[in-house]
Amino acid sequence: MTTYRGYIGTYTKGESKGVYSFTLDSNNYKVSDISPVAELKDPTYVAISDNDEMIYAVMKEDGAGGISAYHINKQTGELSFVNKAITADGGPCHVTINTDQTKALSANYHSGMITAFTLNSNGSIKEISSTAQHVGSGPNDERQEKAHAHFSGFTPEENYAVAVDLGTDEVILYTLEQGQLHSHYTYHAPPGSGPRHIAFHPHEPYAYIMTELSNQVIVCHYNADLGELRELQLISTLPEGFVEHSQGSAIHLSKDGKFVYAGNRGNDSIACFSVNEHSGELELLEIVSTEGSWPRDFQIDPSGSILLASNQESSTLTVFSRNKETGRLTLQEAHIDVPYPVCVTFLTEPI
Ligand SMILES: O=C1O[C@H](COP(=O)(O)O)[C@@H](O)[C@H](O)[C@H]1O
Repeated sequence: MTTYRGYIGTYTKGESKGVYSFTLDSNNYKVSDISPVAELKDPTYVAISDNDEMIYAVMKEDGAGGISAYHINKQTGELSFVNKAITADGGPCHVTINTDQTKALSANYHSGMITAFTLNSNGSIKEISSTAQHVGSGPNDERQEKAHAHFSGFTPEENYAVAVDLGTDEVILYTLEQGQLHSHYTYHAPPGSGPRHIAFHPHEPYAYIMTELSNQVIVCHYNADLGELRELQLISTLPEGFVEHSQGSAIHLSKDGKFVYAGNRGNDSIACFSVNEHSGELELLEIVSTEGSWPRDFQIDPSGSILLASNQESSTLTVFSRNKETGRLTLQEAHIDVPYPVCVTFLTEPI
């Protein structure tokens, strides 16, 4: 039996207390031991350091917000609070750590601001080193009246910080030297598409942007030398003929780069695509229901054989087995109760 430990970020409305830990038996597709391990307000997104030592959670606090750092006890799953940094603009919606655990980035949907943090060698947050305020708007008056930064991360070689803005239809690449964010390049997505998240191919020069408003994946060529994106393909994540309301959510690739998975909130499904190894372009394989409401995010487990989805509005997790050869998903268990789950993430090593 191979057991992995994972963490769930939640909205602390209803019964939710904050961050939850769980275990996953990857041979039997079984999620167990779900328990609250950090009490804080709305830790919707969490990021684990590559050495599995630290977890960073976005959070809100007295009308403000920022990120909190915790040390992970890998055996028990317990978290010990280390410290926190309060940003100038309230609670962010996304956080990422770089691979050598020296920097963190957060994105704030409500203010449209990206914040860069420096980290100490023991994983504690040293300081806020820089901020970048997005400006602009898009043609969708309700959702794009101003900038709405939704994602912050790093390009694969980590030469650039990358931010995705739903409000301005932009993906912005920043240099981040001596802790300072400087805008380097902006990719303009189709007006009104509302880009939300981005995922890079693990070893080929391709990037996949999930749009929330047009429910599409934008396939781009990523030129790491220049730090630029070039659009190659737009492909819908919804079933043909689906006309009801739906909003794109998260996007992830399999570790081998052969498959892309994208979430649909409203259609409440995961769209599975195969990646053309020569062009990076996508072909739809299938769209599978999560049997839950509003799959805000999902994650492939470290074994690659399970995809776990977090359905925010039904307060459930869904377990799919994943065929590593075909990329296809098979429902194993739905209706695993967790209050308002937003994201799920795993420690890389089994316990
Ligand atoms: O995907 C979404 O994200 C935004 C930002 O999250 P928040 O926790 O900072 O509010 C959210 O407002 C929006 O409802 C949701 O669809």
